[in-house]
Amino acid sequence: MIEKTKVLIAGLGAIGGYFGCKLCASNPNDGSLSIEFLVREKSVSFVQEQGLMVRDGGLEITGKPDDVFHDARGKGTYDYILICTKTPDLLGILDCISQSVGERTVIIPLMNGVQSVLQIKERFPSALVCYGCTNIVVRKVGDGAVEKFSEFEKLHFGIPSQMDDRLTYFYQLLRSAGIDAGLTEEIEPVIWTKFLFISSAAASTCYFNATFGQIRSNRDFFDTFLALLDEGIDLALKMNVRLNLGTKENIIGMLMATPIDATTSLHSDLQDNNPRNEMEELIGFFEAKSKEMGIGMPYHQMVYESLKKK
Ligand SMILES: NC(=O)C1=CN([C@@H]2O[C@H](COP(=O)(O)OP(=O)(O)OC[C@H]3O[C@@H](n4cnc5c(N)ncnc54)[C@H](OP(=O)(O)O)[C@@H]3O)[C@@H](O)[C@H]2O)C=CC1
Ligand SMILES: CC(C)(CO)C(=O)C(=O)O
Repeated sequence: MIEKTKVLIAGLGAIGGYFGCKLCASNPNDGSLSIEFLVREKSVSFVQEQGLMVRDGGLEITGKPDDVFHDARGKGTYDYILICTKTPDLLGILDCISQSVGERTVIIPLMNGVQSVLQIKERFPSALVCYGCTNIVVRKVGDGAVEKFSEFEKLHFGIPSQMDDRLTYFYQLLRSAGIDAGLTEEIEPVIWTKFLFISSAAASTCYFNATFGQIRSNRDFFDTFLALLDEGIDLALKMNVRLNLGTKENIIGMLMATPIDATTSLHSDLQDNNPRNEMEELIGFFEAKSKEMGIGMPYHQMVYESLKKK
């Protein structure tokens, strides 16, 4: 009998829908792999009937999940769980997967930010908890339907100074699904590079109510992005975070590669008055750390105070 690998995608929005659909689309359906989704109750029957869809330029990818549910009780434990919610929903989703985590479960959060891993480890001390992040621009356009706007796409994961057969197996699974995955023990600089990029981008797009293209082309906006980035890098170094040489140039390159008319999800959420947004994780983090460590971060303070008033 073939041993089945069970993967749970927890949260079916843009990120869960994109990577989940690609995994489903490449499932050999020979009983060796099951890709399942924990979703909001209102989405269950639609996704069960219609499946998943990703639109990428002129290309359309479709996928059929092996199971879709909103209550994971009775579903057993999983080999891999990808956490694909926004950060304010992390604790809620950890409650939902409390019976899905077994002795050999690998958990990979794909959220922006740097604090989720500690919270997951605290909750599930026996699980193998990775750091994870993605570089991509995708948005949910319907239940189980996602549109990709960036030309780039990268899913990074790993555990500092640790390798494990379970991780290399999952890496191969992702690659065979056509996902540009990166598995590394040098994950800390990768996670922080994405965090420093997205926090500076989120702060400047929200503060100026601007798209990526406007941040790049307006001198004042771009200088503010750079000032936020300098403050972030300075804080990271004072926190003894390991950053690679050339991190600043790499992050400026990331900004230059973003689609001209797109913006950050924090900016979209604030425009939509969505209270489940990631302002605390992406901007409040710096405000809190600057106070805790007694470091002046005037640009972060200016943005945080201004956004708090809105
Ligand atoms: N979109 C992007 O391009 C990128 C996003 N990221 C990061 O990835 C993370 C996910 O973002 P994204 O996919 O855009 O967010 P979305 O809001 O599109 O997706 C999150 C999904 O999780 C669902 N969810 C939350 N809690 C639960 C729960 N308890 N049970 C079931 N479903 C739940 C939400 O439902 P509901 O809407 O009903 O609350 C929503 O459908 C964020 O941290 C984001 O910053 C990183 C890189 C790029
Ligand atoms: C990369 C980017 C900007 C994609 O939407 C992102 O991570 C976010 O908006 O949170």
